[in-house]
Amino acid sequence: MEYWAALASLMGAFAFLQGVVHAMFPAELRAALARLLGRLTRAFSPYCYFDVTEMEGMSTNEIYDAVQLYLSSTAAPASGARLSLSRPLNASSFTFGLAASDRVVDTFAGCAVTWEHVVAPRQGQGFSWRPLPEEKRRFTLRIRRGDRDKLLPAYLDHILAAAADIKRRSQDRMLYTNARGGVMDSRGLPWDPVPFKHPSTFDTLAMDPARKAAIMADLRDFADGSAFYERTGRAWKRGYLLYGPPGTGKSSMIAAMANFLGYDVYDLELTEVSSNAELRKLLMKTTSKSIIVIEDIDCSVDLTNRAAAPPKPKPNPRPSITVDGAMVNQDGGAGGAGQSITLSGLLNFTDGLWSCCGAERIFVFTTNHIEKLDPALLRSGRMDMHVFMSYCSFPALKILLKNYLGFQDDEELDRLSDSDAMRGLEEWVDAAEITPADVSEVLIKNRRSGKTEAMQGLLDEFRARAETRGRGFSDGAAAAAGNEAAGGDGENEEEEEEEEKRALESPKEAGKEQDVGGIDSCADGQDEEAEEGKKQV
Ligand SMILES: Nc1ncnc2c1ncn2[C@@H]1O[C@H](COP(=O)(O)OP(=O)(O)OP(=O)(O)O)[C@@H](O)[C@H]1O
Ligand SMILES: [Mg+2]
Repeated sequence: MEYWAALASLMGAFAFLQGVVHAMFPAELRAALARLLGRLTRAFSPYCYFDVTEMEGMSTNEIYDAVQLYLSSTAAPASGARLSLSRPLNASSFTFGLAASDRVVDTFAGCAVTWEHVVAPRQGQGFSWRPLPEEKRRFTLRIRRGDRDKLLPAYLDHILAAAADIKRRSQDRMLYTNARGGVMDSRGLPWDPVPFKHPSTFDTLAMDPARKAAIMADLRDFADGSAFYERTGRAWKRGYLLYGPPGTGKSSMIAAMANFLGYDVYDLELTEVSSNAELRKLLMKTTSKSIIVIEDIDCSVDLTNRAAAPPKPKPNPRPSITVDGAMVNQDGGAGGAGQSITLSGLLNFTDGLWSCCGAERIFVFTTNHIEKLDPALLRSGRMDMHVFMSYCSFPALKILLKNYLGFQDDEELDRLSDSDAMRGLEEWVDAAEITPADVSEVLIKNRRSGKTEAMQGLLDEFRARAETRGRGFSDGAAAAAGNEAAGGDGENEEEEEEEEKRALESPKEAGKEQDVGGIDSCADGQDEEAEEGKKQV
């Protein structure tokens, strides 16, 4: 009883004292005292703290979003930390975030830092045009005082770069086209964007595994080569020329490159570009980390010397490129300045000062007829890597079989290597000279009939094609023999001529030669340059 009486009188005394303090010290003074106390505590604390609030005035704070993204994938949550799940707009994958009041520990440059996610109810909404969130959210960064100079601002730069990278990878690629013929949209952009959802990857791309690995390594070196390009004073860009017969996977390769690097794709339609100046404008409006593609470059522009061989008039004039750089229209007449693109305009596009107005860009040209391209386009340093996309080889065929017939893994496929169908495919695939696109078609047609039957169907197709080619060959030989019987002489000469002709006509033969030397087949010591680049990276 006495105890309770003593406690009651103590509380009464405390309330009295509080009343005296309140009466003696006005509210402002009390707040100032509290601030001073806080400052004193902080002055003696071994840590310093930084708040990253969700809202900066009325607008959202970009750093808050970046920190959230960064922490969700990079830093290790402390044991028991709760993660929130979200899917950003346009994204195809989920990201994890730190839930309220949880902490994560991160290390940077050898220093440990702690992030805490603080969520508190908002006091009063007040007036605003835009409703504010009901909760105030912020991340608080705690670092040791001694580490401050080491961490700031490098750590924040690191977070922003990492977050941008995560965002790019989690969002779908964009494909931009210049189909509006130079007309700008309301924001002054000449490119039309659409989500790029091409499913092709290097896993699904059918080509020789060693060449594929070399291209992937080259791309990786390029993407990680920021320091290398800076050190060597080279513009951070790379050119690839993909060439080969139709249906061998050139466009699929571009999609695989974009998916591999997480880059956007700019599909440049040269026939829609009317002048060099417009070409330059298009280039200036591309972003970093992108692949700029000109497909079928031999078809979309005319690379012959117009002055030497004027073309026949065409109903729809298209831009032409002259070797000497003169402005000449497709219809043969000399155009005024700004009327057409020139070869030098295109070369400047990939190679000149303007090409360096952004970083980390890849140029890809494709063609079915490399022999039609002007040597100036192929010379050393312009297109760093020439990649020949050939007819289907046996290793490439195995990738297609895996893709289309649902083999679980390489082992399952290898177990069939002694089967008649597989041995037949290996024996006939080269002779059939079939493109991966045609193989895919046959496999799609037969995919319901079971693996062995589908392979047998493919083998029948290979044999039929090889026989047709063989018949064509023997018909040619018979015709040659007929000519000879009709009074010709020099049988060996004619046979040799036939041989040469076949070798020229068959890209496969050419491909075999390229394969021996690998994917780099550039003239003028380009191999050495590319090799050199790779070695230094
Ligand atoms: N190397 C390959 N690996 C996997 N699939 C391929 C390959 N080549 C072709 N295909 C299949 O064939 C189709 C056509 O291929 P793609 O468009 O990539 O050929 P291309 O070489 O660009 O042809 P073109 O020269 O006519 O533009 C693709 O949709 C793909 O399914
Ligand atoms: Mg294509």
